Amino acid sequence: MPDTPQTTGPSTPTSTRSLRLGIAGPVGTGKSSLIATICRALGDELQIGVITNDIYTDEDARFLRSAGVLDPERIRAVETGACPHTAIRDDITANLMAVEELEADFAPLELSLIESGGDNLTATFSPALIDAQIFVLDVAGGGDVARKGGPGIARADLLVVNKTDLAPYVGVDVPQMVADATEAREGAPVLALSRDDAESVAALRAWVLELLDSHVSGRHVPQDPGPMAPHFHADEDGGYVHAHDEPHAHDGEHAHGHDGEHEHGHDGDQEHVHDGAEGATPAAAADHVDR
Ligand SMILES: Nc1nc2c(ncn2[C@@H]2O[C@H](COP(=O)(O)OP(=O)(O)OP(=O)(O)O)[C@@H](O)[C@H]2O)c(=O)[nH]1
Repeated sequence: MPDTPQTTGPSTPTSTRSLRLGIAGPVGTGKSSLIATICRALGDELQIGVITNDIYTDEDARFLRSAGVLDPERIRAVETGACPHTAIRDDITANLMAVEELEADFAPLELSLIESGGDNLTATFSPALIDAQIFVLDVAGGGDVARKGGPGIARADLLVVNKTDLAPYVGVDVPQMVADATEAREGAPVLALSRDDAESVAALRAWVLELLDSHVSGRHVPQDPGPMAPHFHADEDGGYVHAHDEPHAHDGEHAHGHDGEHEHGHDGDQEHVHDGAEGATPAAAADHVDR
């Protein structure tokens, strides 16, 4: 009986792709602090990198670097120059380039945490940028916020009700807020968190590790919480309401939608397609402001 021939096919390419976890939520709810908490809880056992988004500064990146939770080189800032949702949903180019550079520089990176700038209840990440997302509320925003819904509250992979240590001071019933959130999410996970409460931090750590395990094993399927709800943009004429799932015009130059492929020109005579990660154009987020 002849020996079984050895197969000498092409070697398996080494993937440098990390689990990309987005953190979104209204201004000041504790997104940077939550990232610091994750880095403290997992930084010794996982290769972690962080991308922050601010409109005009690198404030959040500087906060995280000064917190000493990670090698400062592993914390990169994207200055969006525009509404935060623009850079995490509409034109993700700057963030995608930043996370790919981070993954290349620190390969093999296991976990990339991408923090959105503080926005409103309607902002969510594009699934072309991240694999999973956490939406962060805090008790100081009021116990009824969880009932207000929106794509992040309803369909993010995890909803965090943050700063529970402040609940007695702002008159919020945390179990009730968690119950309201769980109902709004039809049973999807809700975590009541305080960075000073070891038990809740352990639950956050376990959630991230379980997600990483299902990502590595190929069981995790990224979900899109859905496009932004119609919202208001102020301008010199008093502002207007628009939706991101309907075509609209910028300065009369072009019209496009935000929930899939679309074509538009940036100088009035060229057309190109945005179709997610591969097809995203280098049109700067700053040039892409909804007015
Ligand atoms: N009491 C308490 N305060 C917290 C907790 N987490 C964050 N904070 C405070 O909440 C404030 C806002 O926290 P950040 O982490 O900067 O919030 P953010 O969502 O990143 O803010 P933006 O990037 O400006 O939207 C800071 O003063 C934090 O110290 C917490 O668990 N308990």
